[in-house]
Parts: sequence; C-alpha cells; structure tokens
Amino acid sequence: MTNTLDVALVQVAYGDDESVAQRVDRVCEWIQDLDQTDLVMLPELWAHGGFASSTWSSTAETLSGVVISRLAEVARKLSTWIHAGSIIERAEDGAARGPLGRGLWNTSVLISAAGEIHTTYRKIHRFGFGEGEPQLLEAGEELAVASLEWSANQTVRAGLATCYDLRFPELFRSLGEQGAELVLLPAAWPMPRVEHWRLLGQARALENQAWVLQCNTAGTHSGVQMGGHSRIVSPAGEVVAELGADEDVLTGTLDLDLVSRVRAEFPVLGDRRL
Ligand SMILES: O=C(O)CCC(=O)C(=O)O
Repeated sequence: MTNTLDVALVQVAYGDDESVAQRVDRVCEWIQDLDQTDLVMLPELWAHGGFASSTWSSTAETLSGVVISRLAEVARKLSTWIHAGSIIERAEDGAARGPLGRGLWNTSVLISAAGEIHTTYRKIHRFGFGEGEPQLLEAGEELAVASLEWSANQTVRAGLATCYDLRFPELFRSLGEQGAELVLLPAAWPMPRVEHWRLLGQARALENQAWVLQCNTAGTHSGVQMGGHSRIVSPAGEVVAELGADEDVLTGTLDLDLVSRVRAEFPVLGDRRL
C-alpha cells in the first residue's frame, strides 16, 4: 500500500477591517466546507495579522485561547489534522517569559485529528532586523519534528518551520537529521520578495530531498501586500502545485514513498562532509 497524504493549504486573505474574532469564524466555517482531507494547513499569524505588530500584545493568546480551541473543535469534528499556522502565543500565568521578559512568541501549532495539540514550534528566526518580531517577541529555541498518523500504516515525520526560517538552510538540515520527510512552512511573506519565496522553497526541498508545503497569506494588511503563491514542492525540488496571489485553497496528494525513492536514486545526503 502506498503511503499518501491528502492536503489542503488555505491561503487566507485579510485586510485591516476584519476583527480577529470575525476572521476566526470565517476561517473555521471555510475549513468545514472543504472536501475531506488528511491535513489542513493555514498561514502564519492569519488571525493576529502577520504584520499587525502594533496589536500583537493585545490580541495574543495562550495555547488554550480562542484560535486554537476553535480549530481543535473543527479538527475533532472533521477528524482531520490541522496545522493552525501560527498565533501570537502569550505565556500562561506564572510560566517562563523568555530572555526579553515579554512572554510572547510566534508559535506554530499542529492539532491532531482527535482535536489535541500535538506539536508546537516557536519561530526561531524572528523577522524585522531589530524591529517588529525581534523587539516584541521571544525567539524559539527548540526544533520540532512531529510524527503524524492519519490511518493505519499512513505516517510521516513532519518538521515545523515558519516564514523567515526559510532563509536559514541549517534549520532545514537539522529537521532532516531528525527524520523529517516533510516540512510544514506557514508564512506571511510579502509580495515584493515572492521570487525569494519560490526559489528558497524549491532549494530547501531539493537539498534535503523532502516534501515542502509553503502556505502563505494573501491580501494587504498593515500596509504590506502579501505574496500568496502557496505551493507544494516535491523531494526532487519540483513544484507540484501552486496558487496565484488571491485567496484560495491548494489541494494535493503527497506520495510519501517518493522521499525514499529520490534519496535512493540520488544519494547526495550520504556525501556530506561534517
Ligand atoms: O524573509 C522575508 O522576506 C519575509 C519574512 C517574513 O515576512 C516573516 O518572517 O514574517
């Protein structure tokens, strides 16, 4: 039996006039209307706003807040894994607040088909060159590789990375060393650099011989036009499917056995000099 994973990447568009609560309602309804799939994926900070940094501290929530609770409910109802994209995570009362003492992170959350939080990943590389994320958010310090199982003998090891992380190949290499055959990358990547997004997504897939799912944001918010072009890239670095710039859903079926076939046919990873 072949090991396949059906995926739906939800490229959410938003502006400045929709509240977080309205967007959560809209996106949860949208996911429930999708055809049955094994994994639904959302963009980085789709609820809190990728570049809405002036409101992050007021809209931030804990992992048991509204965004994740609502998506967990949907995952349970549909019996589907949901990669929630990321949220601005606020530390629980009394929990460690990180070196800046802010207690806020850009955290990706993978929810199982049973509606449980399965894996979290706090974005390691903060974007903004001293402003925005590095000023307001703590940096993540731990890699995350999750084992997903969606039916008998259907499994994959998936590494988590977020947006700007795409520019740091050593992170992806480390995920591969921990067994990642697939990388899940939600983003709020701007239109002016969309060619970097496309080039680097293919490079990360090709050099690690792993599937890469890039789920970006659409629309314009906080004065920044988002790039869209969510895509599915194969372990051979080929773009299997790609969206345009508008709000849309990208669906596809990943042949997970392709990872071992590509690695056996062209065993470049074995020639590394450490
Ligand atoms: O690296 C880039 O060009 C965009 C990164 C970014 O927008 C982010 O990490 O939020």
